[in-house]
Amino acid sequence: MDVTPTNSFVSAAPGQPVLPLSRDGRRTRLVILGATGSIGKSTLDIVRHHPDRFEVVALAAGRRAGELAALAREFNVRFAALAEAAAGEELDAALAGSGIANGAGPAALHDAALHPADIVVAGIVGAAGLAPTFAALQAGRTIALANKECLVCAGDLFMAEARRQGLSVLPMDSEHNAIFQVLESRNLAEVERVVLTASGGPFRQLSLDEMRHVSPAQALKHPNWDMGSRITIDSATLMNKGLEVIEASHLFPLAHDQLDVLVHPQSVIHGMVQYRDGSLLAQLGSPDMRTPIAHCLAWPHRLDLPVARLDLARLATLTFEAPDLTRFPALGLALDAMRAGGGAPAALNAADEEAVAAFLAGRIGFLDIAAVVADVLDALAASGDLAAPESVAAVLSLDSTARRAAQAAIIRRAR
Ligand SMILES: NC(=O)C1=CN([C@@H]2O[C@H](COP(=O)(O)OP(=O)(O)OC[C@H]3O[C@@H](n4cnc5c(N)ncnc54)[C@H](OP(=O)(O)O)[C@@H]3O)[C@@H](O)[C@H]2O)C=CC1
Ligand SMILES: CC(=O)[C@@H](O)[C@H](O)COP(=O)(O)O
Ligand SMILES: [Mn+2]
Repeated sequence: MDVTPTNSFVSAAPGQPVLPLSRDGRRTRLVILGATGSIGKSTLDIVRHHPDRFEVVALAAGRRAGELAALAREFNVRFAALAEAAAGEELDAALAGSGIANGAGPAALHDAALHPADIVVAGIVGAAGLAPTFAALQAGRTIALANKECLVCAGDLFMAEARRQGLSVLPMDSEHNAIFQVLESRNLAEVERVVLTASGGPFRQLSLDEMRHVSPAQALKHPNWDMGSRITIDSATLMNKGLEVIEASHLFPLAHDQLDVLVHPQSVIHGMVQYRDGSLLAQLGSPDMRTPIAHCLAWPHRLDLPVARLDLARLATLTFEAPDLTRFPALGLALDAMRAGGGAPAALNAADEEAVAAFLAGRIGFLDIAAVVADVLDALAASGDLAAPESVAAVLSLDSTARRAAQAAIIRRAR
């Protein structure tokens, strides 16, 4: 009987667990990319609870110098970087007298990603996270992956590099982490399907007509999770779940029709695995990202964590619905892009990033987000631009092409 796990992040490193304390008694060294964001702050909160086990060696963010400098000082890191070159002076001034080395611009971000460490937490939002995270992987780092765009845009390249190096890609995204927890040391050949749950977002019960007029403020009110603005809007359109199915297709190499989405408004069950004998195994927990993040940081061990415990008697009812692709066309677009493969998922993501920003800026309506993405995929398919990118540079070039097409579509649809 073959009991070898076939998903690469499990099989890549048998006997090489990521220990909370290394064998020589060192603390686990962390680099956190996206330190000032929702994932970054939750990660740092875990370090606050376990300063004896983790050492933060480098932090990186986009442009918020003051916030980054405060975190760099609190955790006494060795290096702090901003992606935005123009914010470099402000960062340097904010760190004056601290002795913390710092820099700004793409090269500094790259240096942060490659700072010697045991785990790199990939918490940058969007395709901007791909280059530094991929560089860290190439440099041999274990990646704790929240940035789903790495796999959506470059999943084949990313997982091939992880396999080539025998490295772990630890899934932090709550649904994938749930499935990872349920799958651990099991054989994917025994799996019938995996299920990603979706909250359904704030507009789960609205008609298409009602959704036409929703505001950014309404869309930013996620029913269960406190997250950055892009992923929160993606949750409202269900694009987030579409991106997550694509992400799952790379983490858990199953057939596309073995990847299911189930709307579960309470966000208590995060992911499930249906085995061939009929058993359905689930991971449950409060909607608090510190649990999946801690699972990745300590894997294959567990950390003490003061997150709210589920009180199932008080909750009493968990409910489930099939997703409605008519009212939430973004999910269908993402599933189509996954099936089409090649450059379609990267173009889908780039178009969605642009459309979400335009919606938040009040330039287009909520329903225009999916419409812009559809416009871009149609245009790039017609121009023959959706061939599979063969390098990260080619992915980023396609990303730029898709963003230009999205801007044209946004202008056509602008209010
Ligand atoms: N939040 C959550 O609970 C979950 C998030 N994820 C995924 O994790 C990732 C991060 O999400 P989230 O934390 O919510 O996002 P946030 O918007 O809260 O934070 C984004 C972080 O990325 C930084 N950043 C933005 N642009 C750049 C750039 N060009 N280069 C470098 N850094 C940049 C920001 O820096 P600055 O502050 O300076 O702008 C900030 O630190 C996303 O891929 C998301 O899908 C997955 C599951 C759950
Ligand atoms: C916390 C997390 O992993 C998010 O991706 C979350 O699942 C988003 O909520 P939705 O289920 O509404 O997309
Ligand atoms: Mn998720």
